[in-house]
Amino acid sequence: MASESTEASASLESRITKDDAPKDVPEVDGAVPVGKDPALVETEYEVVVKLADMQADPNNPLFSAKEFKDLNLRDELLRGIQAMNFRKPSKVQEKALPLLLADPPMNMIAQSQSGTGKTAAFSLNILARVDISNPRPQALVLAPSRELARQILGVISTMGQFIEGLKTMAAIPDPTQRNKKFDAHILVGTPGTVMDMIRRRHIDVQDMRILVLDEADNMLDQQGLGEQCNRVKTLLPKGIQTVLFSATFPQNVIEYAHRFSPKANVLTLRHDELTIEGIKQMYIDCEGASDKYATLLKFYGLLTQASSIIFVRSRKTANELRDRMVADNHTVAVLTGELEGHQRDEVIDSFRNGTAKVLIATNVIARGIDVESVTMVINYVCSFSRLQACLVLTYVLQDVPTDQMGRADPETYLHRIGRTGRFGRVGVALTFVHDRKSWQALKEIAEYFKMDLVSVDISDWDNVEKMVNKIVKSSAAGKSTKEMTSM
Ligand SMILES: Nc1ncnc2c1ncn2[C@@H]1O[C@H](COP(=O)(O)OP(=O)(O)OP(=O)(O)O)[C@@H](O)[C@H]1O
Repeated sequence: MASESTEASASLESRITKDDAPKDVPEVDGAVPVGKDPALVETEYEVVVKLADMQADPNNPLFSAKEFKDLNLRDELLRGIQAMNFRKPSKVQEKALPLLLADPPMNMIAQSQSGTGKTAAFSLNILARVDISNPRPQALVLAPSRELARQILGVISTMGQFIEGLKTMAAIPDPTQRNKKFDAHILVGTPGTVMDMIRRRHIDVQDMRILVLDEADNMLDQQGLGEQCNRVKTLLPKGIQTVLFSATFPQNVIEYAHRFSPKANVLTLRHDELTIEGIKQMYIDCEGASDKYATLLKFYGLLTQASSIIFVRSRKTANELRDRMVADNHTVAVLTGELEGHQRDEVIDSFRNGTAKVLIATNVIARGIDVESVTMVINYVCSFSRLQACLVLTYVLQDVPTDQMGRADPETYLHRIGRTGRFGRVGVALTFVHDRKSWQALKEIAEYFKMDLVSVDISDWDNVEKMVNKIVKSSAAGKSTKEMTSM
């Protein structure tokens, strides 16, 4: 990830291989053994740590934290971690936390696969540093969508639930609260609203000490968002700790990331280490429009057994697909940027609590959204009006994601499929291809990540059902073992 020309990459580099993680990643068609915490199911991969400080000693025990208690965290925070059933740090937490928590604070640019606990890593750093006796905002997290901002706020509030007097607030578009003052220690928001609130002096920034960009590559890469993030940063005190996290940092963003977060410690992964082994990636070769839609409908029964997302390219497509599925007597929810904020909140909340089982969504929630029950991602391309969708059943279905120029978009693919297979759980990503172009795009994505794609033979539907049922069972077993650990 790091550019060789950057200050950080010129610094000490050490390769750390995790050799103590269990190697027995369950086959996707096998249940997670009872009594085994899915949180321990980790694939083997290398995290490259590049330290900005040449003097830092990678042999120092604090360089890597095997236990949360090694981090000298306040007691209330350890209780919060325990209440969340986090037994030990994930690999990114193990590597990032000692560096994040070091004094004086240092910047960080960190990459880790989807669903590996990046949110908890930056949240812990914030909660460890916040001074409760000072009522002014001290930490700001920016996220690309209101859904993700609300989710992060939930993680921070839960983790900090035992810290007496802690106040957290969301700074997301809300027309009913335009004159609200943001009197909280920690703020989580979207860049436009935060910028507006700082300018209108509703957010007091003078004691702000930490700025986090989640999904940082996305935030810095998109013209509007990137400018807003930059402006927000210029409105904050100089020299604050700047932390950038994402599963992806394409080369074109990395230099900008280093300018945004200078002298950062850097955690990176190679392309071929980015996909999660627990997510079985498959594709369906469809013959034409009616075949695709019929196949999608066939999956509907399976999708409703848990929770599923169908990712589509545009709002128009989302609405068309919903209308068509509703006309065929199927219940689906839709989440796109055209909804009002409160409507978006209602839809995502009903998906989270399981009331809505099948969600059709645009890329607005392709990143970061963490819903435990998502087991399968389906990338679905339908040529009726070029319908492109991605279903999730505790699944994700999607089209083959392409950028605005029609080129394969590996980052979006990775983030979409990452809505399933969270934290060592198993999941399936199913992509529908329908023509040469979509096939070519999927092939390019597979080559980029050096991954194998498996074809699903839907002529043998019994087999498909059997496979999916096994996945659902595995996921359910994972969930119950996690619950068992809290008893
Ligand atoms: N140490 C831990 N032990 C057990 N579960 C954990 C731990 N850390 C995080 N989790 C859980 O793992 C799931 C995924 O975490 P999180 O959402 O932080 O992933 P992420 O890396 O930010 O993913 P994405 O790249 O999709 O944004 C969450 O449900 C979270 O509660």
